[in-house]
Amino acid sequence: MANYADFNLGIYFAGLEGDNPPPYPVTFAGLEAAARERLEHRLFDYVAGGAGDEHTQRGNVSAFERWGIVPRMLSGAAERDLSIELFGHRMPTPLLMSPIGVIGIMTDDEHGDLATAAASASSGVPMVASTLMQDPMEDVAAALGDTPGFFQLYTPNDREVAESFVRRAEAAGFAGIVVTLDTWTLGYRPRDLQHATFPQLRGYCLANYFSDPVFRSRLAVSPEEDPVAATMHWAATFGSPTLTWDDLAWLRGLTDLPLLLKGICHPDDVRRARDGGVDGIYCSNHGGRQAATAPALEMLPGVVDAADGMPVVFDSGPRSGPDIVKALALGATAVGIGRPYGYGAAIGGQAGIEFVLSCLLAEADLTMGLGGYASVADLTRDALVRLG
Ligand SMILES: Cc1cc2nc3c(=O)[nH]c(=O)nc-3n(C[C@H](O)[C@H](O)[C@H](O)COP(=O)(O)O)c2cc1C
Ligand SMILES: O=C(O)C(=O)c1ccccc1
Repeated sequence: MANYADFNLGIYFAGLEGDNPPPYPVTFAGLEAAARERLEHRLFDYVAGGAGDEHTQRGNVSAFERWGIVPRMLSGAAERDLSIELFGHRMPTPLLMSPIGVIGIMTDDEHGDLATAAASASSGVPMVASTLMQDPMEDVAAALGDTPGFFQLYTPNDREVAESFVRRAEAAGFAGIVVTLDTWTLGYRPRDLQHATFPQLRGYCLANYFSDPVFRSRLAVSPEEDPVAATMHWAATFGSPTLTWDDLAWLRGLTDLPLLLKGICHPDDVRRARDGGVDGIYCSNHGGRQAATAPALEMLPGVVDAADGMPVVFDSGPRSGPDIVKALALGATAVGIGRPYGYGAAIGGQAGIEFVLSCLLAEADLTMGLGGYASVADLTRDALVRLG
C-alpha cells in the first residue's frame, strides 16, 4: 500500500502528468455513491441502512461534527507517528477494520473476506474477521500476512459450536477474540424488511458454520447436499438471547487470547466486563443497525474512564481523518471503521480497500500535523473543543 504520508502529494503530482484523477473517490459521500452504482440494490441497502428511521446512524456521524480540534502552532509536528500499542503488538496505525458479515459478497469475485485480509496484510491495519464469512476463517487468517487479526464471535445458541469456533480461531492464528453482544437478535431494519431480504438467510457468508465439524454434526444431511436445511439450522441457532453476565466466566474461559466485548457503551457494563476478566472494550452501537437511538461517541469518554487503562476500541460513525483523531482524543486506543472500507471493497476489491485506508490515514496524519500533534499519545481531550 502507498505510504499514506505521501498520499496527497502523490495524487497532485500524478495530476500534473495529465488528466490523471485518483482511481476512486476521496470522500465518504463519493464512496457511498460509487458503491451504490456497483452493488445489487438490496445488498447496497443492507450495508447502507440501519435500524428504525436511521437517525441513529446519522447521529453517529453528526456527533463528530460537534467537536473541533484546536490547532497548536510551532509545536514540532512535522513528522507524525500514528502507531499504537494494542495487546502487546505495535500497530503502525490506530485503525482497525470492524467486522462486516457480508464483506465476502461485496466484491465482484465473492471473496471479499480474502480481499480484506490481503488489504490488512499490505496496510498493517488489523482485520476483525466476522463469524459470517464467505470463505472459512482458516483461509482468511492465512491471508493476513504479518498483520495480527481478530476473530469476531457471534455466540450461537449452541455452546459447543461457539467453543469450536474459538478453538479454530486460535489454531488459525488470530491474535484476539471479539465477542459481539449487541446482536443477539436483529434490529428493526426497514430497508431490509421492505425488500424482504437478508443475505445470510439466502445462504451467503455461512462458510464458518458449514465447515465446522460441530455445526455439521447437528445436521441430518450435509450443507452440500441440503444447503437450505443447513441455513435454516443456522437461523434457528444464530443468536443467544439468554446470555447474561453470569455467562461471562464461560466466555472468558474459552480462550487465553485477548478477549474484547463489542457493543458495550455503558460505564457500568465496562466495569462488569473488567471485573469478569476481559482484556478490552469495543465501544460501538453497531453502526446504528441494532438498538435504535443508542448513542455511541457520546458514551466514549465515560467508557474510557470506566475502563481504567484497559484498551478501548471505538467504532460507529468515523468517516474521515478528523473523526479518527477526535475519537483518539476522546480516549479510544484504536478506531474501527465499517462502511467506509466496505464501500472500498465494493468498488475496487483489495485495491479499493487499500485506497480508502490510505485516504483516511493520510487525512488523519495531516489533521494531526496541522493541529500540532506529533503522536497519538499527544492527543488528549484538551485537543478538542465543543462546537456550537
Ligand atoms: C453490512 C454490515 C455488516 C456488519 N456485520 C457485522 C458482523 O458480522 N459482526 C459485528 O460484530 N458487527 C458487524 N457490523 C457492525 C460493524 O462491525 C461496525 O460496528 C459498524 O459498521 C461501525 O459503524 P460504521 O459502519 O458507521 O463505521 C456490520 C456492519 C455493517 C455495515
Ligand atoms: O447486519 C449486521 O449488522 C450483522 O452484524 C448481522 C447480524 C445477524 C446476521 C448477519 C449479520
